[in-house]
Amino acid sequence: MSAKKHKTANGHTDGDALWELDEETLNSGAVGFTASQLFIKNPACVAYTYDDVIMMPGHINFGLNEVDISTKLTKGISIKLPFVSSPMDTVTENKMAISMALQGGIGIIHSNFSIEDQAAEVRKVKRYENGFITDPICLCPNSTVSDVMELKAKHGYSGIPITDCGTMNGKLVGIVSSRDVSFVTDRGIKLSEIMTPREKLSVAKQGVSLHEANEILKETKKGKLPVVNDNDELVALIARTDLLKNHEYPNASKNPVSKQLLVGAAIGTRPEDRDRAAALVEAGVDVIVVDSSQGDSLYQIEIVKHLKETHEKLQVIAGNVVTPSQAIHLIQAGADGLRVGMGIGSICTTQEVCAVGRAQASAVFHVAKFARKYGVPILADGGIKSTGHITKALSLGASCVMMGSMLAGTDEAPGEYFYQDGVRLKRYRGMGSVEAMSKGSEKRYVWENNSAHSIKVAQGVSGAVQDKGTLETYIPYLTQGVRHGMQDAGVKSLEETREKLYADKLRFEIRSPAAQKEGGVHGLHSYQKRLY
Ligand SMILES: NC(=O)C1=CN([C@@H]2O[C@H](COP(=O)(O)OP(=O)(O)OC[C@H]3O[C@@H](n4cnc5c(N)ncnc54)[C@H](O)[C@@H]3O)[C@@H](O)[C@H]2O)C=CC1
Ligand SMILES: O=c1[nH]c(=O)c2[nH+]cn([C@@H]3O[C@H](COP(=O)(O)O)[C@@H](O)[C@H]3O)c2[nH]1
Ligand SMILES: [K+]
Repeated sequence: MSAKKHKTANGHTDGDALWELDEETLNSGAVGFTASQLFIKNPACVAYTYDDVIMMPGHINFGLNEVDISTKLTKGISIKLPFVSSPMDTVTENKMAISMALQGGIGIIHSNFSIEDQAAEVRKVKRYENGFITDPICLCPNSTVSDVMELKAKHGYSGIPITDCGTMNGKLVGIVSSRDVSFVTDRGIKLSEIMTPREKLSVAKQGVSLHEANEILKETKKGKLPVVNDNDELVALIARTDLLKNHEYPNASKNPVSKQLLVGAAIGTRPEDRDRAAALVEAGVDVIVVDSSQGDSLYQIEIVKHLKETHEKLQVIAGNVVTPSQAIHLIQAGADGLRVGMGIGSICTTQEVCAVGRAQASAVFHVAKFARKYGVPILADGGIKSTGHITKALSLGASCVMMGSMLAGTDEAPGEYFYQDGVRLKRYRGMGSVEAMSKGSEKRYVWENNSAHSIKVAQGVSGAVQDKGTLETYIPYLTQGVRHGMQDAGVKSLEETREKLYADKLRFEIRSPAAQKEGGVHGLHSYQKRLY
């Protein structure tokens, strides 16, 4: 049945067509411009970043909860949330990586570690099981009450497993609880004299489910339940307090076969990084990020090829790149994903020091459009300051965003909080800052030993970011913020976003400097900005 159509007096076509925008309106700029108009037909040769660009609203015919932001990190890895934490030594170690993966994103462990230590971080993520403490602090029978008091003061723990060698994986010989030590006046007394010995302990066997463990704890009314293997060696500990606050993580990023959390790790492009990669693969890493500011180098092409030839199941993210001319070499070498961004991070001084880089919205749009032809997802790395920036990156073709400063102030980031002028802060530094280089990345910036060339040229700074609390609330805030943005733009999923982007159905505009000011908070004497 065809709709009845005839021309009305004012020139409109009656029927369905009346309710569609005519070509003239569409092409006039009245509904904004296509991404190609902004970035490709670009007579002024200007590059743009997130704040320059604003999205036009779309039509909402779905609820917020229907917005699906699941995505691809690489050709072979899908995750529920498009959030990745940066491989930086003030951002991603095992705690951050565990929390990111539990919530549906992924963390990339930095490489400012010895090979062994970086592999150990990967193992900690892989061994993690929700509700199980897989690296409990232990003591040995010869340790003293004073050792327990020290641990309690430092970590707040009271129930400490005692193993024959004083570490996890040793034979379980007892447990010391706060009640065992609280009335002991002689702090030199050995724990073997006061601990509850193995014969009197209720334990669970390796493989126990959380539900079963919970039942045992209820029955025994104890605070801690050791988990042992067939040789009676301690393999985990379950704490009643953890069970009480136990969360479900339906979005967790897991390896579909092993059911372990997904984790990535960074390596460099030096010859020794091949050994590092081998150790990381041995530890179970799912994806390796080849970490360099300018990824289009022979060094990187060779290591990407090597990784893809040597480790069959490994996914490799190469970069960083900001142009298709760089991207093509890495895609050809076998990259499963590309990291985009040069000199645009909050702590980056690369554009200032090296005069090379690109504004991030332009970089993301161009590389994503090109890489899509090869089915290679891209990761918009750096320069993200708000949920709006995330939505813009995803709307310009990125599959995920990588964040440093956004996550460095959370509880899960490495380092302790400190106060400055009454504000609670955490340290955050560039991996090319003098401070980070002197910890480990130094050899990247020193050309020759003992020569006049051996001068370090920093490409990053060291600073601090404000306390953000725990990722347990911050990631849901980011998720919901992005969902709102996508709903306002009238898109229901990230794949639909990209389809509309390339079909010229997503519309944008460039904001003048005054418009950018207008888009922020203005004209107030004072205000408080609470995020959620
Ligand atoms: N995304 C960005 O804009 C930037 C990021 N960073 C971060 O700082 C850290 C260091 O980055 P980069 O300075 O790019 O490190 P890099 O290790 O890639 O490069 C440092 C220097 O070592 C050289 N080099 C690398 N592999 C080599 C090999 N096999 N043989 C001889 N020379 C070799 C490079 O050409 C370069 O001159 C990384 O974590 C990176 O993510 C640093 C600057 C900018
Ligand atoms: O020019 C740079 N010098 C550095 O020292 C440096 N360290 C990290 N990075 C890059 O910045 C990203 C994080 O940026 P954001 O804090 O803006 O999220 C990271 O993900 C990196 O891509 C650096 N860039
Ligand atoms: K910068």
